[in-house]
Amino acid sequence: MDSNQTQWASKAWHLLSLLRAQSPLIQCITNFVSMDIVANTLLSAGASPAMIHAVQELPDFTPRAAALCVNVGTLTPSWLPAMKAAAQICNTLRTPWVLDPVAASASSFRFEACQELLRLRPTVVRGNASEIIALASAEPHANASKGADSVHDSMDAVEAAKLLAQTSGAVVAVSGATDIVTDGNRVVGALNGVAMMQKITATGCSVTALIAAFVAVDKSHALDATVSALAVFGVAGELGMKMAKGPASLRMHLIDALYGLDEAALNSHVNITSLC
Ligand SMILES: Nc1ncnc2c1ncn2[C@@H]1O[C@H](COP(=O)(O)OP(=O)(O)O)[C@@H](O)[C@H]1O
Ligand SMILES: Cc1ncsc1CCOP(=O)(O)O
Ligand SMILES: [Mg+2]
Repeated sequence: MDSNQTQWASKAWHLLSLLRAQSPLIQCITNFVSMDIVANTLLSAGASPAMIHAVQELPDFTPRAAALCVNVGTLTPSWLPAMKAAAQICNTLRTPWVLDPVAASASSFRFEACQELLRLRPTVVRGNASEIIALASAEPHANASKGADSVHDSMDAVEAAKLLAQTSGAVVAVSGATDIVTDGNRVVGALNGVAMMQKITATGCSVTALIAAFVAVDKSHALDATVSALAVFGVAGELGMKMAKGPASLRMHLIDALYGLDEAALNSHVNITSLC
């Protein structure tokens, strides 16, 4: 293993250990499809999830969270004010918050909502390639995605991700066969994971929430925390796949593998490379 890989594996292990020790409270304003698997992903990694989205609760609750995850997957007009208010509280308190722009180009309403959220300066944006390409453009394109699923490879979105990072100020992550993470300058690729993860709904939502948990324990290094979270989730997918028979059992084994992940497994599986 080259020394760079050793350093990334050791960073990922350090952050996962911190997460397990600190068990940060992660507020999730997420879609109905994802609530269960997102909460279980966070719990198995060692974080403490809470799916709280009533606008009336935010002044009391959001200041207690170590990070916020906002996911527009089942967006309705009544949810958007809570997403924006929670993001604003986080900004005031310098609490990191992460945006998942599910199906960003599905409609003008959703695209505009994502743009409004982007203007509230998320710490990290994580989407699939089609979502990041859509967000980096000036307007939604009807053929830019197939709902929540990507029609592009992650490598097709490198330039869009860099542009989005530069214009939004966020670290931008594009998931796929190679997970790409950029701050607009550095570009890092995480090659962990298995293709079957795409066949489980809300694995993308889950890794976005895991990114929020990693950023919560390393606020000043959002890019490194994001790369580490993606690699850790991908390694859990690889280990889970050894026991899985299909998507349903992979869902279970991935969560078990994430819970049981140790330093030796990360040292031998983490596959991260600098792309520029
Ligand atoms: N072809 C692939 N090979 C390996 N891992 C993948 C592949 N496609 C997606 N993943 C992994 O699956 C998870 C969800 O990513 P993705 O399917 O791109 O998100 P979304 O569900 O938002 O479309 C990520 O952890 C990603 O690394
Ligand atoms: C299928 C679906 N429809 C609205 S939200 C959602 C879940 C999307 O999850 P992910 O982006 O992680 O695949
Ligand atoms: Mg998604």
